[in-house]
Amino acid sequence: MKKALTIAGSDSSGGAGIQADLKTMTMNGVYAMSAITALTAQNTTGVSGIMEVTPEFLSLELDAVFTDIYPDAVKTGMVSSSELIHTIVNSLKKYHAKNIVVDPVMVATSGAKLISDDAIETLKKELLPIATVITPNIPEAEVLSGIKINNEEDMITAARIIYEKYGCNVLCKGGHQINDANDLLYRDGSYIWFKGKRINNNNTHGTGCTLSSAIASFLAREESLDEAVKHAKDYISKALEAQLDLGKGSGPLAHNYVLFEGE
Ligand SMILES: Nc1ncnc2c1ncn2[C@@H]1O[C@H](COP(=O)(O)OP(=O)(O)OP(=O)(O)O)[C@@H](O)[C@H]1O
Ligand SMILES: Cc1ncc(CO)c(N)n1
Repeated sequence: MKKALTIAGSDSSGGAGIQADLKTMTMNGVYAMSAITALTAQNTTGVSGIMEVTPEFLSLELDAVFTDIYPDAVKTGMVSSSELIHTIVNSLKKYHAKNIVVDPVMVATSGAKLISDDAIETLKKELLPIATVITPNIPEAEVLSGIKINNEEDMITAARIIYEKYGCNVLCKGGHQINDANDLLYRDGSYIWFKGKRINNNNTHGTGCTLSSAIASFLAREESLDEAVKHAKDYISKALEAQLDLGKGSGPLAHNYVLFEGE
């Protein structure tokens, strides 16, 4: 069986972060492992606390994983400080990690800030250049490219700027756009659209985490980047279509939608 690792924060409500990643990887046929960067006290209405692990502890977690069950793909999610990003980059280089999917998490669906300003600089300088693909949403792509995104043309321009500046492939997600949920993949100097119908569901807690770990799962299974993105988009669409409705705010996705009968 292929193996995948998520390096991310824990979400006590189970909808985003590590918990979303483990569910997604398991549902998509890979063995899932985790290195936790922080605990969050969080539910569908917001984040009430964050407790980071120390860089030394994160380094031990990564050593433990890489020296025993070597992952075929790695996904990174919430990493809130520069020190933790340094630690991750050092370990990924030391162990020659492959198929690195970086979700540049900045703000939770509920609005909470999940990264410090200096960490955004470290992310740009150190983590993006070693990524196979990065998966910004529109606000994140605006921060990384330095341009305002108002339409699909702007998505292409922003993705190209990021690709040229940091040397990584870019999947710019359209989930925050007004129109259809179309995602743009800028890779190897050209682009391709992954078109999706906007599903009428406000329960989108963890959509970004889910998409990036699904891509990591399919890359671990030796699919090409285009195939992996296509299959990840199919997965997120089905999970949204199941219309699970939990909690008082923006609720989590139905990963086991095959079993879910709408109760
Ligand atoms: N209402 C929707 N209908 C269909 N697809 C959607 C919808 N909302 C989001 N998506 C899809 O979900 C994926 C994640 O996109 P999104 O832009 O929501 O990520 P994100 O903002 O990083 O997520 P998060 O809210 O977890 O931070 C993309 O493939 C996007 O197109
Ligand atoms: C732990 C964690 N990671 C990522 C996100 C982004 O959705 C979140 N809300 N919580």
